[in-house]
Amino acid sequence: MEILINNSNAKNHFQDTKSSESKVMQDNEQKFRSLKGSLHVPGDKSITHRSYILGSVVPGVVKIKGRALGEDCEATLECLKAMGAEGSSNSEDEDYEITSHSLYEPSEVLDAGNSGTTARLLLGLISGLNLFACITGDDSLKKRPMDRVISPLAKLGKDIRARQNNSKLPAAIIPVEMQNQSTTVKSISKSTPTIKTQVSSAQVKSALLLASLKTDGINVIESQQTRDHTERMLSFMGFSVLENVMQNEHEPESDQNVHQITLPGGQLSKLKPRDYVLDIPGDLSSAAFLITAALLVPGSQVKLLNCGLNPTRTGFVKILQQLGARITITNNTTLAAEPRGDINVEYSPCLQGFQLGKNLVPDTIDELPLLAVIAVLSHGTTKVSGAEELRYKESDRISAITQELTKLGADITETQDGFIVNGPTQLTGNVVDSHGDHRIAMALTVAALTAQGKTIIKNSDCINISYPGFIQDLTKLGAIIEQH
Ligand SMILES: O=C(O)C1=C[C@@H](OP(=O)(O)O)[C@@H](O)[C@H](O)C1
Ligand SMILES: C=C(OP(=O)(O)O)C(=O)O
Repeated sequence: MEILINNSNAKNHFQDTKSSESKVMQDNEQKFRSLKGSLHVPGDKSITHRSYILGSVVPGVVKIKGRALGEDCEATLECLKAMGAEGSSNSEDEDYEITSHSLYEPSEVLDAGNSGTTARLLLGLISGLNLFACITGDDSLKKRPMDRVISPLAKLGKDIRARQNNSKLPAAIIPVEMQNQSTTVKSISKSTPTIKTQVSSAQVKSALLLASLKTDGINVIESQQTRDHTERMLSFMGFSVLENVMQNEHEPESDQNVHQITLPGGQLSKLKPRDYVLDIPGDLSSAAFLITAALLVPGSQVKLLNCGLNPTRTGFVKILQQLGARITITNNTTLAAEPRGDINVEYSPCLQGFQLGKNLVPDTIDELPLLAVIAVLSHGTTKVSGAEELRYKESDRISAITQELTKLGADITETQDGFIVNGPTQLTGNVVDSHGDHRIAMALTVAALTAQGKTIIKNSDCINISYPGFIQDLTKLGAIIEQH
């Protein structure tokens, strides 16, 4: 599919004037179509994955309300169904009820599709259940690193064999009774094991927690806190999960603390059957595309209802608020252990460039391509560093966003661990490509809404991975977008 956005009549965002600033917004002269209105974005993808996974193992009935319907979460559900999970949806499809909870060895290879979260969390869960299974994925997922979960799981005694020296899918999970005594898997002692993660990744942390649900529990230590949806859902479902912030013993001088999560062992078998209602908030990472569009397209005013505001996910909003973006939050509340609220956004001209380093990367990881778009239209220099993780996503996102924004006229340079942008630049329409990556396709669509002339975004079916209604939602807010 191709997306076409035509702003042929729109005037330059940044007219040269003789004022001291030399480039000043001329709001009333623009003919870009402003975005107006309010809507619900789709349910949170990370929380939906976890609701299917934990819903498939805890006793009782798990009612999931407002789930994400994108292809990534469907991949998780299909894998779990292949292992015996049973459920049904309501007529709108957004609610789902899981009723069966004894997973068994799947008779087919499990296909995680394009979804890193599916593959990594299921490697953890299935090895913890001590079942044999093989997991594969699409061409993009088969290139992404799996050793980040396979190696720490091996320290817990889990035997997973994978292509390219145990680093790439397909992978096979070998239950204990099939393990050859000569393998390098450690036999671990009966006390609660402690694992320090080598990459700041919620997927790695979650794989370890899921692998430990039935066994002796675990202490996971991360040097930077990552999104904590698994911990919150476990607590909500009645597990005891302890969190502790500690000084980094290897760097006592550093003011960066480490984060420890303790899941005491043997809890799953003690849970009493119960009815759970998991009310899933809107996905802030999906909302971020609409937030960015409203900030950058002159005259826009948009309200996004019931968005997730988990503090481990709100880095994007906080940074923009600090830069003076007109974003306010109303109707704050917490349901099913996840904070949420309405996000009100107004067109915000004259944003300033910014510096973003490693400490802010976990909180903003999926929004960094969008921050590149914002930086292009902001005044001054922006530098994003410490973000090499972006190279291991559905595409190499540092390289993809740099290449494609350059085609639209941006002054953006790729660095080894991020990018440098000099702004502001009035973008000009061109033919760009998503690199098969949903977040790049959507970030380019938002950039195209601000570009003079005609932009075509090729290869954009991938939007269905996380936000199938994205173009429809932009259209509801007033954008004119063609799809071919
Ligand atoms: O745990 C999750 O649901 C996710 C964690 C992040 O990945 P990493 O764990 O690789 O940082 C994020 O980029 C991904 O979109 C979803
Ligand atoms: C990186 C992402 O997801 P995953 O790792 O689950 O493929 C994403 O949605 O941006």
